Amino acid sequence: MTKARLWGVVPAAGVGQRMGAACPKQYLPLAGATVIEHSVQALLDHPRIERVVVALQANDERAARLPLLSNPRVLRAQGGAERCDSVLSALSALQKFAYDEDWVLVHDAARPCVSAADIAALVARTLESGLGAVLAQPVLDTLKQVDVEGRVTTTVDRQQFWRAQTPQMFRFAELRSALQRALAQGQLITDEASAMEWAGYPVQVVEGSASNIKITRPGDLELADYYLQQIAQ
Ligand SMILES: Nc1ccn([C@@H]2O[C@H](COP(=O)(O)OP(=O)(O)OP(=O)(O)O)[C@@H](O)[C@H]2O)c(=O)n1
Ligand SMILES: C[C@](O)(CO)[C@H](O)COP(=O)(O)O
Repeated sequence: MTKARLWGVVPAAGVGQRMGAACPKQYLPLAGATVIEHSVQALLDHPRIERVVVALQANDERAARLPLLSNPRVLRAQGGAERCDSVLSALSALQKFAYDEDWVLVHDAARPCVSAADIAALVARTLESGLGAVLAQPVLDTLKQVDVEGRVTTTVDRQQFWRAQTPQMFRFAELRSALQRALAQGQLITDEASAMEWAGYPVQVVEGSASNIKITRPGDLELADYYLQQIAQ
């Protein structure tokens, strides 16, 4: 039997509304590059990832100006209205290369600080177990459930809660089918794991680093700059 191969997908077609910047946040400058270049490069640096498909907005002129996105190992796909639509579009572009049993790592363009060690840990655990996995962080604060009026209804057991990060790694055909079916059924899909859970697959967490933040709001960029300096040392 041939060895399953690894592929990358980077959804990068968001508008960055919460960031409120003059351009989508993935094109903001960060530590000598742009946010998206750090995120794509992190996948390209993994020795087993063959190619990375980046889902972009239609006619994205900023992407056209980034040499990294013209790297022969980078493919482009047109993104969709929601993150999950962008991921599905990238998976469709992969179809002529990937076998059903291959693995795909989906990584937000907006998470530029993921470390090589975290990606290696995710890949190792997934390949060892044969089960899909996501990087995640255990919740460290006391967790409150709050009603619509802002009143605490209860304190929940934080040990049961983890914050999902990316990359998230699943088998190519299983992920594509789970996303297609979940969307057709009108499910709310905010990450790949939610489609896989809905489809009945086991999903495991691999503890990632707190530095793997998602650039979401103003202020996150300074923090990302700090983390990238720490990682580089
Ligand atoms: N239609 C979409 C929406 C989001 N994304 C990507 O999914 C990742 C995580 O999404 P998020 O942080 O929510 O990004 P935005 O949708 O751009 O942010 P906002 O919700 O503030 O507009 C980002 O890399 C973003 O570019 C995408 O590819 N296609
Ligand atoms: C995929 C994700 O990064 C996991 O935390 C997240 O779901 C991205 O999107 P969101 O729109 O900020 O929920």
